[in-house]
Amino acid sequence: APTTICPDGTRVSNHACCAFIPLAEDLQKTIFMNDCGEDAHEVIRLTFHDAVAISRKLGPKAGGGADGSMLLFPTVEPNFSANNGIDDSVNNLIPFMARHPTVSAGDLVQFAGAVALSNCPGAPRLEFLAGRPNHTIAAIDGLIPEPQDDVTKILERFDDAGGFTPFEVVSLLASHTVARADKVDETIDAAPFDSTPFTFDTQVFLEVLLKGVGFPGTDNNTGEVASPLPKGSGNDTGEMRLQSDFALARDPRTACFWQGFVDEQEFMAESFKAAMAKLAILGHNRASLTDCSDVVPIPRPAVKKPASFPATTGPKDLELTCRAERFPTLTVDRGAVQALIPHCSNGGQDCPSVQFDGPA
Ligand code: HEM
Ligand SMILES: [Ca+2]
Ligand SMILES: [Mn+2]
Repeated sequence: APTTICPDGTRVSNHACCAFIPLAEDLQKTIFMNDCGEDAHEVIRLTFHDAVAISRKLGPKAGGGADGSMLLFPTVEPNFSANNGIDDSVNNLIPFMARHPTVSAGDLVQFAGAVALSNCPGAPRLEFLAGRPNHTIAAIDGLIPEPQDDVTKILERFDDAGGFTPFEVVSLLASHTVARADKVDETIDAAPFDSTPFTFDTQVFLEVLLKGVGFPGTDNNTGEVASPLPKGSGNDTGEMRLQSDFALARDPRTACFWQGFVDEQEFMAESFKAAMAKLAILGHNRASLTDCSDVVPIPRPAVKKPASFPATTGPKDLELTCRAERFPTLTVDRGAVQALIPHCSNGGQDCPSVQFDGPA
């Protein structure tokens, strides 16, 4: 295939892709530190909250989808309640607009998400198309799914945003394998949704299917239900479960898709990649964008550890509603008590250099 050579010597398919090479370097050096840590997680969440704010029913006045409006209108959208906590990632990315002025805000958000994800072992290498214009408006409030929404409302919202199928919705929730909540329970920071929040593995699909036994932090916050691993210790807050994840894992429209990702690392990663390709260009025409996937960093390899029941849990705790498929046979981690969930991506509990709340 014909290639062009960027100023740094890298060969790319299109000259328009060259600007993303120094951008990737700057993002890694300034924000992510080549790590699948807190700041990477928050930018992955931002790709979703920027993109999904668009409506086929309401038309262009509702918002432009994956257009960087979150960065272009930083005093509007980040203040919507469903965007609580998104300001960390918005504040982290805003300086990049001035430092990389040829890159649009919409491209910046989606590219930063692809770079962030590449730091997470097991993640797919996302497609990246460049060329989203900066000409856009702030999105209206009410378009971001919330954890207290029921499955019908969530599926309708995703359909209205971009014609996502229930399978694609479940695929996108693979993101919650590298996710921790700061705002659902204001008394705890960085409460993980699975026991491996720094690894893009299938544990989240398994752990959300286990019987809930208690809450980390305070009980029954809006959008929260009991989790199977609620006990905290020191910086480990204990696992948190979103009501929306709980419901999607058990609803007849989505349960078999949810269960089908358990211990299916490659299938999960490929399905997430396909759904992200659709999410990342909401509001744009594929044909009017330039394929710059070759500037997305190659992700860290998967850890190749099969999904397993966390210590103190086991097959008896599964709450399966999908009758059409057999559940895989998995091992149970040894231990009489709940294991610590790492607070830091190096597997430890103490990482003082990492920032967990407040603006950058
Ligand atoms: C039904 C749809 C969804 C709902 C209701 C939902 C809800 C939430 C909530 C409540 C949080 C915790 C925020 C906080 O308290 O700090 C969260 C975190 C997160 N979400 Fe989602 N989410 C959904 C879909 C998605 C999608 C499609 C993506 C990405 C493709 C995504 C990526 C993330 C990430 C990476 C985090 C962790 C952020 C961090 O660790 O700071 N979510 N989500
Ligand atoms: Ca995980
Ligand atoms: Mn966070």
